[in-house]
Amino acid sequence: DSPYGSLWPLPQKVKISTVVFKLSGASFHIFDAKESSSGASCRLLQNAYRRYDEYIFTSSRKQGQNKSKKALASDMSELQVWITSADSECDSYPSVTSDESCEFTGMVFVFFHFSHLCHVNSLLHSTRRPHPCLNTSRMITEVNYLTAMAWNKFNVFHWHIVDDPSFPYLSRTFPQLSQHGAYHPYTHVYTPSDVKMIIEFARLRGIRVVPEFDTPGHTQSWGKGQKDLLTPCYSGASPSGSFGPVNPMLNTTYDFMSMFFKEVNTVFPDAYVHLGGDEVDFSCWKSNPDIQKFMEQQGFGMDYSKLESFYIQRLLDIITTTNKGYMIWQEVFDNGVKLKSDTVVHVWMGNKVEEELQKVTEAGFTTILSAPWYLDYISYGQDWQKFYRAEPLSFKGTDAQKKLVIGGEACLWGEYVDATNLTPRLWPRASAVGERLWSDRDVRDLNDAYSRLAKHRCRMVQRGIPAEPLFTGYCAHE
Ligand SMILES: CC(=O)N[C@H]1NC[C@H](CO)[C@H](O)[C@@H]1O
Repeated sequence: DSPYGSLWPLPQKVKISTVVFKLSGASFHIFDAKESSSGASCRLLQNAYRRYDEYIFTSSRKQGQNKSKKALASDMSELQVWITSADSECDSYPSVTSDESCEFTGMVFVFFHFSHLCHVNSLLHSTRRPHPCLNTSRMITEVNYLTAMAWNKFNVFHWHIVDDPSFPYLSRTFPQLSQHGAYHPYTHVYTPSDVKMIIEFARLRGIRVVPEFDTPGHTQSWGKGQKDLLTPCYSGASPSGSFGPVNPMLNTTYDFMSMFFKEVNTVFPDAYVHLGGDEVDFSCWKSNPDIQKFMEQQGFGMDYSKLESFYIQRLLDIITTTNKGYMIWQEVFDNGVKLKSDTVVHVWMGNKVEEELQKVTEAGFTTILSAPWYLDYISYGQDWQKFYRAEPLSFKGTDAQKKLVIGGEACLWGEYVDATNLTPRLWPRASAVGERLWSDRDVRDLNDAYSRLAKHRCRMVQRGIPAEPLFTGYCAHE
């Protein structure tokens, strides 16, 4: 058993005391300390108090206890929240510079007979910035993953919202994209109000929503609703009827992208947008006679990565006019595209990861690491330990280079995932990534982690998130 009980992720500093108070739902409540810089008008905080009151007392209230019983003198009756940071972000959005550190002295333990004991501990949490990516083009799903993300201290939802199989994003400017590109034009789309709801649901939990509209590859579904956007592939001298990446030689392509990303800029408040740029297959471009002529005119010879860079470069120029920062998958950097200095390079490929981190940070770019944390790759056994053991900063580099790795991201791609298996496939495996990225680098004892994670997983199950088991055993609340 771990001395830290079910704490997950492990805070930077923990002191468990033997002093224990009893909580009773009858009298206990969470409220703002009078010195706090945020109070009753801060919806974000009041919303959190209500949520945590539910988490703490729901299980016992279901047993019909608490509210009726009168409070005893020994009960702890209040938890005061004292916000010290001047910018409480009550009505704004979390950002890459948000201060997420916190220090508190209270941990509620729910015992099986549903009384509540509160250990007076001091915990100091500060983040090493985890954030998970989810790909919804291949699946449509509800938002309880955002709830579970907050419990695991994930602070960014990277929403890979469209891809080859479907275009569920309902664009006001180009409604035909989902009309023709979604699996179904009204049961399998994210309407503007769905998107707004997801962004607000995430904001209230301190989670940023970074959308990804991946081009020029992974765009088959775009072509269903937008004529001439994709490159027609040829077999011999005539079009084959199939299409490839976005057509980089037409001005209409950039007119479209400019209008589309202007809309994206207004719909998604985050300072960053992810532009993709991964896995561009050149074969279609090579087969098209107009593209071949264009390559000659541009002096690209037979190097199609130059054509990809030409496209990405013009796309980045478009995004720069929307004053958003951008993230791109590592191939864009590997292909030598000229990037703005604040570009975030997203390292995902499984080979030579440390070499890639070394190169990207040496070039001075901030970096997000996903390569060790592709949760869509499943295997028999406790693979959470593999995710837990990965250390993002073990590559060769100066301290300045290490600081450029601003975070990591667990990815769950949707080829074999939909609403039926998203949650158990995501949790608690992603929780292992959460602790790796949140806790100190030397928090690595697998036995201690197992003991805490098994309990943390049961807490998620008890709160209604069907997180899969780590190994044999059962949850105390069952
Ligand atoms: C950046 C990236 O990961 N691109 C592709 N790579 C393989 C993934 C499945 O593991 C997905 O197919 C994804 O679209």
